[in-house]
Amino acid sequence: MNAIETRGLSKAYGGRRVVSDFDMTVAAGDIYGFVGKNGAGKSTVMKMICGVAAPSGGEVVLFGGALEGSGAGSAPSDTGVGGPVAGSAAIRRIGVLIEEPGLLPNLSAYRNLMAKALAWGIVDAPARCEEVLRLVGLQGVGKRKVRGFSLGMKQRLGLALALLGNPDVLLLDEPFNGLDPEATRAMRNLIVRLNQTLGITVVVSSHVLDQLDRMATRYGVIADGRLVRQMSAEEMAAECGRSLRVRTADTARALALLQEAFPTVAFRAEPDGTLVATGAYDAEAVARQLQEAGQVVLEFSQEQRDIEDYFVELMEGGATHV
Ligand SMILES: Nc1ncnc2c1ncn2[C@@H]1O[C@H](COP(=O)(O)OP(=O)(O)OP(=O)(O)O)[C@@H](O)[C@H]1O
Repeated sequence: MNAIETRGLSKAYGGRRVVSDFDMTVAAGDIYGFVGKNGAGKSTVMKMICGVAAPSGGEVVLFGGALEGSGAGSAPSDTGVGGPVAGSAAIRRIGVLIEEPGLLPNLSAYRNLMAKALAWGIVDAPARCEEVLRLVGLQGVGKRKVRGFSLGMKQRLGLALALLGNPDVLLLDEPFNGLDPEATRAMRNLIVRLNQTLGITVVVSSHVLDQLDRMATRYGVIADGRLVRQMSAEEMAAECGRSLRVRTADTARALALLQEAFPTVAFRAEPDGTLVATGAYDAEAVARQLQEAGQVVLEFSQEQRDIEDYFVELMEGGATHV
């Protein structure tokens, strides 16, 4: 089942469109890396998904049920966990860390959590607060006032707040912002653990692409409010993960030979006669094939394409091929 679908979602502020025809699909269990330049519209999309901002058009479908007030789609009734869930029932299944988590600096971490838990009417609030502190690794500092917390600790407390309602989905907007490498790694490990042990679906926007690369199972790329590309981690790896460069004495012959031997692999010839293979190729098999055909190999190397270059190209290219 899809945890989140947006259908033709759009948003305008004062007549200016900032999100247009946005069709995003997040499957249950995904860690969805949401990538885009500053001002591309990531936060706005996330705010519409969690109901903080009202769409100007289109709809948000959570767990198969349309979100109330998010377009013309009919709202099926709440059939419980696993079934379609509409409106406010679906919203309650989403935990959000967007912008500042609104922490009260003079209260302890535990008191901050309790204030929210009581306001939201969470059952057995003290136990739940202890549990989420444990989940984010702050159990030892629950009694300390938040004003003495590092940024990394504050972000983890923000995540604990998002987890209070026991959500199925977490929306995390730039959770690594301002964190040093160690805190970044701790936050990344925490997100992966929440996904793998509790099965929480995560949408995470970030400029820190190498962090996304280590955890995302799926990607969405947004440019100027439009979804320019959505792909699985495997597709991304195939496109930018690595490429094979081969130069032989007879480019045309080698190209024909390899295209025939490996019909599923994309080979192209560069102007200098180098053949480049991308996607799911087997370098050893390619080398063997050339050798068996008696081709004189002048160069044979593999390259790793930089993930940042790849995403920058997508964000700037703007070609829509979802
Ligand atoms: N409340 C608002 N009123 C008017 N314009 C807004 C409002 N919120 C966002 N915008 C505009 O909408 C566009 C998208 O903003 P948004 O914050 O969604 O981008 P973003 O991709 O999250 O950027 P960043 O990475 O900088 O957080 C921007 O041009 C922004 O100025």
